[in-house]
Amino acid sequence: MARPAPPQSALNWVVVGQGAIGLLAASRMQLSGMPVSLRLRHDTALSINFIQPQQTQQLHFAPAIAPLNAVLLPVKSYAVINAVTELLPQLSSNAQLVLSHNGMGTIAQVLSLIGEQQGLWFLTTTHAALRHQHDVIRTGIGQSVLAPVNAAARSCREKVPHAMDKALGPLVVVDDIQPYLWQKLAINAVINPLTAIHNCRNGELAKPCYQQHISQLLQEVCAVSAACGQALEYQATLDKVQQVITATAQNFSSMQQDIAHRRRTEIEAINGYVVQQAARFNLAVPYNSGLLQQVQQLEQRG
Ligand SMILES: NC(=O)C1=CN([C@@H]2O[C@H](COP(=O)(O)OP(=O)(O)OC[C@H]3O[C@@H](n4cnc5c(N)ncnc54)[C@H](OP(=O)(O)O)[C@@H]3O)[C@@H](O)[C@H]2O)C=CC1
Ligand SMILES: CC(C)(CO)C(=O)C(=O)O
Repeated sequence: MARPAPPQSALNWVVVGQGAIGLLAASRMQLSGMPVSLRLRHDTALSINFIQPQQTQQLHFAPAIAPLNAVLLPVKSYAVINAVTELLPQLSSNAQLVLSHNGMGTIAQVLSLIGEQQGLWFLTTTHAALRHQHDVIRTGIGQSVLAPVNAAARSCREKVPHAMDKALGPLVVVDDIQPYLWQKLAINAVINPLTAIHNCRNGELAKPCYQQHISQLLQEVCAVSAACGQALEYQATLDKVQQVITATAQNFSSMQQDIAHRRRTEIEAINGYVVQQAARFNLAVPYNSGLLQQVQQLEQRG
């Protein structure tokens, strides 16, 4: 039987990396009066210009000092396991860890790495930010959904949501993140690879010429979600994808930008995850497989 976690002292938040979402979160936490430090690849401090529509503020972040008892990990899906493995020796025995990334497939692996008394949370967000040298630009105001993933997280129900509300709120706290992850997966499985392959803004996908392909992709994602016990309803999912295409019409998706800047993409955790789950249930997903291969070819072009 699981031992009860020892009482949690004050949480000293640490954000991993100097990416757009991490620095957006760290800036908002610092501006709300919360102490927050950064865990970068090198043990250094960082000064940035935090640029919001109405104002620009210069902010300074100190490097994190172990032991770490509260960590927000907003890194790309493919970087999560390495980052958690590096963190493990520095985490306190009852640390709280919040994952935040696009795509799926990391939660079970992280649960197998952390201790029973270390809390795991997942936060999915529609905020948008860009990082350019020392500038962090808030490019879109969104909202976030947060859920505890294990028992040690459920025993810390107040402090973590309070901090994440400051970081990436407004926040909805739910018991089960899976339905939200599947909905985001459906959105990303359509918009990200299509905009990367056609090298276009999200809004381009509203054109009639893309509608059949979008429908084929979503029918596959819905079939796989049902097999995984997380059934997405086709028409509601299509409506949601179309809403996001309209709301983010002027944006370049993260995958379009990754391909344009010759960076690794999150395709394996998005369409790759759909293909992997489909294989478990012998489901054919030729449209998702096709996009996975096309994006991997673009990545290999370097
Ligand atoms: N940007 C946005 O507007 C949005 C992003 N998202 C999602 O949020 C996640 C994060 O996005 P974003 O901020 O853009 O990503 P970035 O790649 O810009 O930021 C991640 C940062 O984490 C660093 N990092 C990775 N691993 C480690 C490690 N082990 N130790 C220290 N630093 C590390 C990276 O460093 P390095 O570059 O050296 O690898 C990078 O600075 C992604 O899954 C993205 O899809 C979701 C909604 C909106
Ligand atoms: C919702 C969307 C598609 C917004 O661009 C996104 O999450 C991304 O670009 O990764």
